[in-house]
Amino acid sequence: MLSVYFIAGSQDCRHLPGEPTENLLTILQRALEAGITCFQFREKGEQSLACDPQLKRRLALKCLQLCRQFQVPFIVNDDVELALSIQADGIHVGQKDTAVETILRNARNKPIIGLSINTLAQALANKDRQDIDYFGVGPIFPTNSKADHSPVVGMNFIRQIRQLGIDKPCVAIGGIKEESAAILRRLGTDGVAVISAISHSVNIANTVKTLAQK
Ligand SMILES: Cc1ncc(COP(=O)(O)OP(=O)(O)O)c(N)n1
Ligand SMILES: Cc1nc(C(=O)O)sc1CCOP(=O)(O)O
Ligand SMILES: [Mg+2]
Repeated sequence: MLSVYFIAGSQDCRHLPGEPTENLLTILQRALEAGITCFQFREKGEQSLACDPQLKRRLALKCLQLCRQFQVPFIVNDDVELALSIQADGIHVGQKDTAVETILRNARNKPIIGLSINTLAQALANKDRQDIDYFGVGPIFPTNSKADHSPVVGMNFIRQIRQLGIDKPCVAIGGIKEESAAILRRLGTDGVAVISAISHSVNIANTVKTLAQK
């Protein structure tokens, strides 16, 4: 599921002409056809629909429907209420977001849960938690897709996590382009999570194929 993990919201599609929500759906459709293995709906920031919960929900449902057609897991970023109300497959939370315990208390069925990791201490503290399905590890490189990102950790951080014996599934994130995916896999990541590598790609089929290469 983590191999090629695409994350996006309408704010990531504003560089294209036309309606950002329509552009998101077109890009997602192409990414699904190309073989992404997971999608995270991340409608976040000033340029997003975050301030309009109804529009956000409508867009989430359209993305969910597309993911279902391709049998690709649909994960919601941050918004636990939305995720549970539309029966998303999972939720991704950061260190400062809703606690995993709270998600589990409110969920009827156990959702896939992803947790962001930016330090070795965070990885060690959460490595044995059975309720957390994977770690999102980053930012590996500087990124323009997240305004308030944590300090860059670098590629070797993935190797360090594995050298500490942490075997939790990991997806590397932050500034990852086609040329770094295979290196990160060799260092021990199970997959790569990207926004701009796909949302800004001029050839999504080729990009997804390259990101998937071992
Ligand atoms: C797969 C994956 N990894 C990390 C993140 C970042 O989550 P978070 O730190 O909560 O930041 P926001 O994405 O909420 O701005 C992620 N979304 N997905
Ligand atoms: C959403 C997000 N989280 C990060 C983290 O390090 O936790 S980096 C990031 C943005 C990733 O976008 P791009 O692939 O365009 O760099
Ligand atoms: Mg978050």
